Amino acid sequence: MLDYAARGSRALRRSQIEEEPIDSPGIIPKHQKQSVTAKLPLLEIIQRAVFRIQPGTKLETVVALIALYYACEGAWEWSKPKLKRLFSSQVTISELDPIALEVLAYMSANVMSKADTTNAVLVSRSSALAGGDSYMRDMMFLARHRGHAKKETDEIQCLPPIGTKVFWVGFRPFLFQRVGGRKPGSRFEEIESQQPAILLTTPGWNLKPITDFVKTCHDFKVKNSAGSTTVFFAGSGGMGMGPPGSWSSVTKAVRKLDTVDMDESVKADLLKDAEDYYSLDSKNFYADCGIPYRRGYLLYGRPGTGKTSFSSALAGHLKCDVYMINLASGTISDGQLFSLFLGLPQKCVVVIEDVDSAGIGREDDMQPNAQHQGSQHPQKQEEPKQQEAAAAASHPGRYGRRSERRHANVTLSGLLNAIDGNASQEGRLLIMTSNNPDALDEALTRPGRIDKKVFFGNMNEASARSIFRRLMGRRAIATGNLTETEVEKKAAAFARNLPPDEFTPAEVQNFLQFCRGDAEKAVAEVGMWAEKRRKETEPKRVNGITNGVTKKDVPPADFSNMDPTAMLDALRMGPLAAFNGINMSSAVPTMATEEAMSAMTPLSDFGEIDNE
Ligand SMILES: Nc1ncnc2c1ncn2[C@@H]1O[C@H](COP(=O)(O)OP(=O)(O)OP(=O)(O)O)[C@@H](O)[C@H]1O
Repeated sequence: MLDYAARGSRALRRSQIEEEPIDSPGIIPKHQKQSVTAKLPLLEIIQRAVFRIQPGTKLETVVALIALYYACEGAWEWSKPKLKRLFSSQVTISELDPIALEVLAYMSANVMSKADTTNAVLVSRSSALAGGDSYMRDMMFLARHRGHAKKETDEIQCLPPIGTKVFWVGFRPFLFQRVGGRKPGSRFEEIESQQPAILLTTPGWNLKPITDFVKTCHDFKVKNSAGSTTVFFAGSGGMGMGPPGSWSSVTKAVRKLDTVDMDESVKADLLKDAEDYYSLDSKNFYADCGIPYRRGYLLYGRPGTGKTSFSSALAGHLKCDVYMINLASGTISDGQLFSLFLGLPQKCVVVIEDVDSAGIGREDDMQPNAQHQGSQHPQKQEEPKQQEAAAAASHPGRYGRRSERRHANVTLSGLLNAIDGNASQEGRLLIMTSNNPDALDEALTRPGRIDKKVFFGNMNEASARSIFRRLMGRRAIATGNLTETEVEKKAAAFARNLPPDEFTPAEVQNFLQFCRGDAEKAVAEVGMWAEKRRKETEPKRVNGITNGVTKKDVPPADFSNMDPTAMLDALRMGPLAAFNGINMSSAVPTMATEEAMSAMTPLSDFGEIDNE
């Protein structure tokens, strides 16, 4: 290739020499003809160009200038990072950190949407959803929410690419870099690749401009996501989830509190308590009294009574994000739980779901990690399992499917340390949900950790009317099928036909969805449905505190012959255990049992506890 070029160049030179007089400008003097330029045509072209500009310039000068250029370039490359370090400030934000989402949302809306953008990641809504990429899903949500994408069909979104981007905020330049991330072409090797992160750099000697920028991003997100909540899930390493110990997120429309049917006075009390907790007065009060600024609620009741729904509606009402942790997955260790809590923002709602089913008991009798760590006493490893099986056989009410003890990686002390250890973040509102509150360790629910215990019960008449209005009435009124008065009448009829305090809101919601907006059908068929549903769940009611069983429903049994010590043991296991298969009304209590009974929490306080 070079050879051809050199030959071509020589031919050109010969023809020029023949045509032009010797002294004309731009012609190389004869003594230089066979020089190095004959071998390096590029050099010759440069030399000719220089001759035209400055006749008489020597080749050595040209070569020296080129060498100087390369030397300077090398020196610049070498000193660039040092100068950058010396004259600029930089922060690194892991993309797994919730702040990253806010920065990316700002970038996507304010920087990438500008006309001069030449490099971006384009993503369609369907690929974002299919890929389980929470960041992309969130961006799509924000775009639609802000009206950038007006229709559901407007599915393309511009996101900052992996790489660098310079942008200005006011008169200050920022360098935005996205590094790391998933290996190209791979969807499943994310964990193996470098952890994705955002680098923000700006000229100056302090971090304030960057922290101000991050705050701007936060405010931007809060302003634009009014009407939406970001739900963070503690990663379990599963598909679409982040690695254990990290948060994955999805932005959802806020669930309104009036869509959660529960006792209105209880709801109002919880709202007032949560609002008071986040007031400035209360913050100062906690600080003045030296009380750790934390608050906790225990929401208990059967599955499908609205504990989780209420928690996220409450977060939306308080205008903060919700962080969900499911310990029962068994993939989160003590250390990971601790770092999850460390990464929480100051104001947020943290929900630990089904805390009783996480297999966390008193450490002396549970030893949840013994099996994982390879205990030196094999016979002891079997003990918890045997105890569990025996307990399950004798106390079906406590150990139903939902309450099944799994082998969590988190220990009780690990959990306590995470939620209120010295290093734990202050300002969060912790909500634990449970289907089986009496299985919880006292240490977990003591005042200071849990400040309110709230029972979520089955549908009563008022909530039946409310759910009917919401799921059937609104649509019927909107389509003109029914008037408001007619809806009220039908809601009352529906509530009359639905047996009170027997079915969960989730069950009733399911029935109403099945009616597909046909209010007549819902009113007419709810009685039959209840009967059928009762039969389906009947087998689970035998001998226990199960679905829909209230104190009066428990079949009579005689325990006059029961050993008082056994009765006390049963009580120690938890108040509900003592009711298994025993009707207190037909009992003839001895002194010991009478004393024990008076110490028991009335069953009505617990309502119906699930044993699905
Ligand atoms: N009180 C309620 N008001 C309105 N909807 C409810 C209520 N309870 C349950 N639902 C509906 O039932 C479904 C399940 O509710 P949710 O997950 O909040 O129940 P949960 O008590 O948290 O159950 P689990 O113990 O299984 O987590 C949701 O679709 C929700 O809309």
